[in-house]
Amino acid sequence: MGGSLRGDEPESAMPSVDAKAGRLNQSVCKWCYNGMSLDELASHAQSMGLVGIDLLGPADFPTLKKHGLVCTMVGSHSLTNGLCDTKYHDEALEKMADAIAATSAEGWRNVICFSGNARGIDRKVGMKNCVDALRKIVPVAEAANVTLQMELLNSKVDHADYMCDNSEWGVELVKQVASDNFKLLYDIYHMQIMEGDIIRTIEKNHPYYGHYHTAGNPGRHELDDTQELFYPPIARAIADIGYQGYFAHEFIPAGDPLKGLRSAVAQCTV
Ligand SMILES: O=C(O)C(=O)CO
Repeated sequence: MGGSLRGDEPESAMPSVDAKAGRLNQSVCKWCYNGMSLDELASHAQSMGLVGIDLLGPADFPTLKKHGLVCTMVGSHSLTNGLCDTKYHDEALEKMADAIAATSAEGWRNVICFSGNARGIDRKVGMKNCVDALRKIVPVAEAANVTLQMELLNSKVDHADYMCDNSEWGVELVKQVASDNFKLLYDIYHMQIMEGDIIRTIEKNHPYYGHYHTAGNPGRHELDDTQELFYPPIARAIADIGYQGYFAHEFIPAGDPLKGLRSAVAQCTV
């Protein structure tokens, strides 16, 4: 690990980083860099050794390819209007099918999906509704060699009423769907808020987790020493498992965005 934990040195003092020197395929989420064009972020990502950028759509693919990057997680349907509520199935399934087709056409791997908000729906009923929807779309994903990944999000701070807010519920859903093409996106920040015990949980549940997101907690900012998560051993535990998927940074920079990203990449180059 060559990175500063504070990420607040002058640019000239920052060590150069090359994520490709480590075992994790690192990526970054575009929405955290709204002040920067995709072209600019892609250029920096490429120079830091990242393999791609998360949460984009087909209109962004040419820019990624220009920089030799992939879309490590393709967007699909609404986060709040999701699969736990049958009212949103038609719309979500159509968007997921479109995203699977676009992802597969590039030979890429991942499409995101969400449980959505409960709106009074019981967790058991919500699980059955998710299973019913996923059983319709998973064969499409299997044929396309794409994995659907349902994100685990916190319902305490950022996404009140979101149903897939803990590993136990999410893992049970993956077991019921029973396809290698449906997994969970384990967001380390969100799950630190909901359940903590990050490394042990990853070691226990890793076959069910197909993608990871990072951020500091509390605050969802840089992976620095103002927050409580220590990322080098978390990254090492994921790499030690032999994880071959993507590991995407998803923190909202409070300071210089590129310094924060460079520091995060360095800490997770393990
Ligand atoms: O919207 C969020 O909070 C997310 O983590 C999306 O990946």
